[in-house]
Amino acid sequence: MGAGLLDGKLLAAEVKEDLRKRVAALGRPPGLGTILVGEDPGSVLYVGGKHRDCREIGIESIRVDLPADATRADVLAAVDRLNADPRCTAYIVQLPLPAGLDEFEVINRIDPAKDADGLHPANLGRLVLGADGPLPCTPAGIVKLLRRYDIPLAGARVCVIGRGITVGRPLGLLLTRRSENATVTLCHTGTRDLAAEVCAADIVIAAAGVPGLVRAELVKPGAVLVDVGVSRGPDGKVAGDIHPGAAERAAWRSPNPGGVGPMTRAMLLDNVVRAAERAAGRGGPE
Ligand SMILES: Nc1nc(=O)c2c([nH]1)NC[C@@H]1CN(c3ccc(C(=O)N[C@@H](CCC(=O)O)C(=O)O)cc3)C=[N+]21
Repeated sequence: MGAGLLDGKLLAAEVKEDLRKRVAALGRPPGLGTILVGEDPGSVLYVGGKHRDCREIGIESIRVDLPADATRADVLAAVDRLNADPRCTAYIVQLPLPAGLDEFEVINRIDPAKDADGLHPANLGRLVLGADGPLPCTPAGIVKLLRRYDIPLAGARVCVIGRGITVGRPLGLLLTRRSENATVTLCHTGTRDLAAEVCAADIVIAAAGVPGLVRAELVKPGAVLVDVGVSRGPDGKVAGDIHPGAAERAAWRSPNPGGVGPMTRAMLLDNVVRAAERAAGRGGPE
């Protein structure tokens, strides 16, 4: 018996179809900006994918590529330009930035109303407070995926592995909202007994960036597995954080690729369309 698939690729296509209609209803097309510093092959690939997504749903895109040796002033100037550019509804600064650049300083400079990643401190503060605002894309995509497959969250024990600002930390905040009502254990490199935490979990969400970290024998039979890992093996293929053998014990699992990645991209588009709707004085759904 294998696990059912949490098909992120399929759900992302559904989300994009809905967004395409909302974009058409706006009259003026929204614009997504990206700032990429350097030539990390993974980042170049992801940014390219985001621009392709935009074309598919009628969003314009503004691409700013800076060399790996761009200075602090160069990057801040690019941020200031997109803040001021009326064609740019919302944008992202692709992370990680090259060593030596202060990510917090750069993110802090983004106009919070144009923050497509939901990572500006004002928007993370809104998330903590439970106020409306853009949500970090990967956590929002994971919750949407779990909801689409009716995975029970209320009262569930969720083990989140990783405390990064893009995934683990905000995911804990989302899943513990009253509307989700999960009980979250946020695990990290200082966790004394990760195996015990995984064993006890109804849902395991692995975002540590350590290939095969969640071993098959740790998984509770019938658990739900969500793999956020985007490491690459020597063959260039995605190597997830969850060992492939764990699929046998699970009730549901997200494929990787084809799970969390496409949902992350779909929720980025959702943040852009919502920002455009807000700017047009129209609230989005929910
Ligand atoms: N400011 C910022 N925002 C981000 O959202 C952000 C970032 N920086 N830095 C890097 C990570 C990584 N990330 C991915 C998005 C989509 C896929 C994706 O769509 N992957 C496909 C293809 C995988 C493949 O085969 O290469 C899949 O999972 O099916 C993967 C990874 C967004 N990130």
